[in-house]
Amino acid sequence: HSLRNIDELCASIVRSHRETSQYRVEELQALRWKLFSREEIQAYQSKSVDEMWQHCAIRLTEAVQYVVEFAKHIPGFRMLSQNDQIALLKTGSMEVVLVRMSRFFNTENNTVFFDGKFAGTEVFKSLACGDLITAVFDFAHGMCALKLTEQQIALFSALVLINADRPCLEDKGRVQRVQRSVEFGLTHILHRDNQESLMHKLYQRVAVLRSLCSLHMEKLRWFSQRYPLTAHSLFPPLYKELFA
Ligand SMILES: CCS(=O)(=O)c1ccc(CC(=O)Nc2nc(-c3ccccc3)c(C(=O)c3ccccc3CC(C)C)s2)cc1
Repeated sequence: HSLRNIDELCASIVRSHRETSQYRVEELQALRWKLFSREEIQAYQSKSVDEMWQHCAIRLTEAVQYVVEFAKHIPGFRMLSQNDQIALLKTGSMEVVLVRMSRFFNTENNTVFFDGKFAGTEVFKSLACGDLITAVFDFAHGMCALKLTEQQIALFSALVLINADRPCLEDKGRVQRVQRSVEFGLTHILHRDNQESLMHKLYQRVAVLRSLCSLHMEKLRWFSQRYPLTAHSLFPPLYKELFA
């Protein structure tokens, strides 16, 4: 890679992250202290399990759609076969959503952006999966502690997505080449920011992401068994395609 290449690669990934980020950091900074009232929290907590799951699945699917757009603009992603693109999105899109969401986590009052305001864990009580919720909040805390810049988040998100170790890839070699160029881009950005020490911390975050996403799948399996009608006919098709 000549430096020019790497700078172009980083610039296009950062641009794509910015254009597909759904909400801007400055936009949500202004909302950080917009919390749900007691009545609004009561309303969420009085939703049935399947109602709240459906509500969240719709929100999550919306966030995933922006990640699909992000992926399409990562140099090299579109050269992969359709099946490999789907395989990478199937396992990586939730991970990127979690990385993105952790930008809008308020560590001072332990709230996450949800439905236009900032919500504490109590808002998600009726999902009946407290361990998943706690794990998502803990992950977001861990990500905030790293104080990543938007550029670092953009390259890290691309690296989370382009992973040659994902199961059932047709052309692992090709994915490896794209993955290596993105790795090179992230190393370049961290070197430029004089923060090489972040690299191994980011790989530790990837391991937490893996376990978090398998917990999400486990809860979804539990939910689909208990509420087959909601899961099969009321969840967004993309959510079922990617996670079920
Ligand atoms: C991702 C792009 S973004 O611009 O950063 C953005 C864009 C849009 C938003 C608003 C938003 O949709 N927030 C959601 N919050 C949570 C949530 C929920 C429980 C704890 C913590 C956050 C959503 C979920 O549905 C979720 C997320 C992770 C794991 C599990 C679930 C619930 C399961 C049952 C589907 S959706 C936030 C941030």
